[in-house]
Amino acid sequence: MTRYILAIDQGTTSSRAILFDQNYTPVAVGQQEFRQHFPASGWVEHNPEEIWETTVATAKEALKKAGATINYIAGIGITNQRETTVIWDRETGKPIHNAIVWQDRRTADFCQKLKEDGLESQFAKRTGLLLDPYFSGTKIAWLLKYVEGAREAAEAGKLAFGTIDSFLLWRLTGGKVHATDATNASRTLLYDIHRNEWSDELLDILDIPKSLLPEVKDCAADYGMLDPAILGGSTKIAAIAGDQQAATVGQACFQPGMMKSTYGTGCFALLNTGAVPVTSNNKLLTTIAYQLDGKPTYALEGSIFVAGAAVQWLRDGLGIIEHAAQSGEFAKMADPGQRVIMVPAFVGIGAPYWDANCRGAIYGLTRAAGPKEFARAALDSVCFQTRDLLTAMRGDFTESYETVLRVDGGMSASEWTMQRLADILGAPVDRPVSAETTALGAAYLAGLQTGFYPSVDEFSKSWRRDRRFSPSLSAQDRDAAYAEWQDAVRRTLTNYRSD
Ligand SMILES: Nc1ncnc2c1ncn2[C@@H]1O[C@H](COP(=O)(O)OP(=O)(O)O)[C@@H](O)[C@H]1O
Ligand SMILES: O=P(O)(O)OC[C@H](O)CO
Repeated sequence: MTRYILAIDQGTTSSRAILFDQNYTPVAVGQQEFRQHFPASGWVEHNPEEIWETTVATAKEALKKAGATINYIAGIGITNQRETTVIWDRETGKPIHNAIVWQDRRTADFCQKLKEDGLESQFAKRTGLLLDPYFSGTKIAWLLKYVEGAREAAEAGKLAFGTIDSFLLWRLTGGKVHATDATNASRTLLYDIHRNEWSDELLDILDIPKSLLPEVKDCAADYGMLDPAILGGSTKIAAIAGDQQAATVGQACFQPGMMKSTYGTGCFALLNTGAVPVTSNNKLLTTIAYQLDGKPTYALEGSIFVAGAAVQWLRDGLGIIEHAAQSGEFAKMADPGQRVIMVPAFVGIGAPYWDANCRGAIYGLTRAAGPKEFARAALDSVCFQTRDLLTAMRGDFTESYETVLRVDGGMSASEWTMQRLADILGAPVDRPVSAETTALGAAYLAGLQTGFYPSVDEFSKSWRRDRRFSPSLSAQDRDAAYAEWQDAVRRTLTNYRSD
């Protein structure tokens, strides 16, 4: 019988399910978007029931498209939007509130207060993260404070917390397994990435009962069996990884110095730094890239909140393009004499600046600036932000390595943007043949666990380049363009400086 791995890729804007065959080829895809809720300025929520329903529906869709049943599935790998926080009732399985999404800024003041209390270094030392509303910890504290009865129920051990992977796992196993993997745990602001355990000290500071937390496992591990009531049969749930970490695996970045950057709604660049965590002096995150056989491999991560979202804004907010791909066509035709710079800090600005209250700005407007120059400025901003990250990475990780960026995500389809990226970085940009790197990473981990796929080394050899974009801009032009961006960011941060 043909056998597959089922990868569940639960993202920020859609749920996807993909069946991979023995050759790592995606043979069937199910995909459904779900609603984004914006109940107040800077707040972003998802309905966990919709996340669940779209996950199940897309798994059924993918099976149907492949003409398969669950009996064809050797194992399931889960990958997910990270940090997004759900708390549910252990008895009923019902969430006590909508999921608070990673982009949500409602805990900005709380984070500021913790910083003023001098606690940031304590969090950074243990978790490798910074005090920013992006991470789960302060979102959990918010739910316990503001959802009626939540604190008492949590103290009584009646509630469970999870990032989306844990919530899905709980549902997929019929409420039997409450677990997560080390990569998702490393995004909560509660997990000690050096000792590989939840930090009692940080739980105390945020006043979060430990009984809420899931068990932390390797990325490839025994996560229990699928409840037969869901897809009409059972199989092993064999892997979990946060989506950016799964993409790191899918891009086969297994050696220190290897780096990938995923361009979806936001952009997340991860540099493998090996078995020893590297502390950033440049406001990057130290995070777990993957954990196999109890051994974590660490990464430096740069997180940019707005990448493809800037293109969405051109399309849905300004209405100056009809579809995402048009942004590249416009950028190509933009007047080189116009120097429009966009700082797309729509939801604050992430690495390496980290200002939750900053908002976006556009500079250099003349009467001749129009849709084409706006499109170029939006795409340019993604390239400049990536250069910010790589500059910070070079400062933090000084071991010698060749800077080659492996790219993926929806925006990596844009030839103009990828060429511009290579030009602005002054380094090659490699786009793989496989466009499904995140799901592939989750599938590979599940296949590794179940024996469906071979070793890491064999998998690495299967990575294939679709195209290399080589830098073609002179160093002088590259640096001049980047200096304009740096100046624009400086002005924007000054305008909105919150402290
Ligand atoms: N050809 C393109 N040029 C520029 N941006 C693109 C292109 N195709 C898709 N995008 C952008 O990529 C994003 C979708 O990528 P995807 O990886 O599916 O994101 P996510 O997983 O965050 O939902 C959208 O924000 C879209 O605007
Ligand atoms: O769902 P994506 O692809 O936008 O990724 C979101 C990240 O995991 C947030 O940290």
